[in-house]
Amino acid sequence: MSPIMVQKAEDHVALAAGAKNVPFTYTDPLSEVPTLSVVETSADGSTPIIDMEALLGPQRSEIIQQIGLACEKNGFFAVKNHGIPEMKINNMLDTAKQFFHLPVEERLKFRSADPNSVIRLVTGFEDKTRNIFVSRQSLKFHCHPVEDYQNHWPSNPPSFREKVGEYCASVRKVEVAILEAISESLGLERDYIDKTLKGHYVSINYYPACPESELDATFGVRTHTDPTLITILMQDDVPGLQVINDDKWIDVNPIPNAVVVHVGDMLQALSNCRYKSLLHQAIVNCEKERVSIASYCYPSDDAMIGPAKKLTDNDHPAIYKDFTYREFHESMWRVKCSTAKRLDLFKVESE
Ligand SMILES: O=C(O)CCC(=O)C(=O)O
Ligand SMILES: [Fe+2]
Repeated sequence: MSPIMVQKAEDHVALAAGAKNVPFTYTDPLSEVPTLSVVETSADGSTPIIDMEALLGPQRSEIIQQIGLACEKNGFFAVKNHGIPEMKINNMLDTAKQFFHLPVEERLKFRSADPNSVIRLVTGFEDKTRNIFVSRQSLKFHCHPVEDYQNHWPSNPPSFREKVGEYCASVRKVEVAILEAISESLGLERDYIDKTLKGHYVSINYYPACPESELDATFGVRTHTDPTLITILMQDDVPGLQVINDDKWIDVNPIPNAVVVHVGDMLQALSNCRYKSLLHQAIVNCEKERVSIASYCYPSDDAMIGPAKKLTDNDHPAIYKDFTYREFHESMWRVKCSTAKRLDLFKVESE
């Protein structure tokens, strides 16, 4: 083992020993997780790129069509000219790294096994069913409106609250604009999805370089879909994100200053499966640490998430019944499934 690996392994043990409770982990049946092995690098043109600036101009309807097509065919797209200043992005990524470079005791202050806690640190762990080590460490917290949550955030590094707050407020504007465009792409009123929206939850993901273990393989994050309406992912310049498109894994390499938007489970239900929740994972890099910032847009507890009535008719019967986000969220922890299969509980035929 190289010194880096020993250091990371100790780090992991220290984090685990400091835990008050056993961390929550998913235990999907193996059969639910695709085992495709071919990975293609996203060739030029295979990541749809949306120019958000053009959404505000005379080309709006054309861009909305492009967004609709990307959601339907790919389940993800990159967004450039989103309006988040480059400096705020760099500050966010730097602050994230500074936090994860702090001594382990400092980070452990945020450890919590309660998924409803306003902030919690989640650490790497062994997935015994697959004999793999999942190396992602993440700091997850609520952040909308920023002022309501900022006091719960780390005060170390000292710039954390300010820099992270600035990024979160900027990304919120992008979320709203994208959700409006997605609503329109489905032929719904502009604020149809937006008005179901509640919070905004951020996961700062940190992947140490080459955190090998004795197990069969090390993953950054295992294959999953996000239980969100959409997720907006900002990556640093180290590749790691992979998505399934056309039954193949493809690498979605970082595009400088662009964010990646994923379709989540709630949008799959609301669109009556026209847009499918994106299966994705992150791999680890042997030379470099990696940071990504995931902004999860999720509905308020009482929001109804059945298929929009306008999208169903005799030819397109509703696949899901109406359910609230609260019902989905409660079932999500019970079924312990990390893919959109967890929506099956809400299918019309299961009534
Ligand atoms: O780091 C990545 O590229 C993916 C992270 C992710 O999937 C998530 O936070 O839900
Ligand atoms: Fe994800």
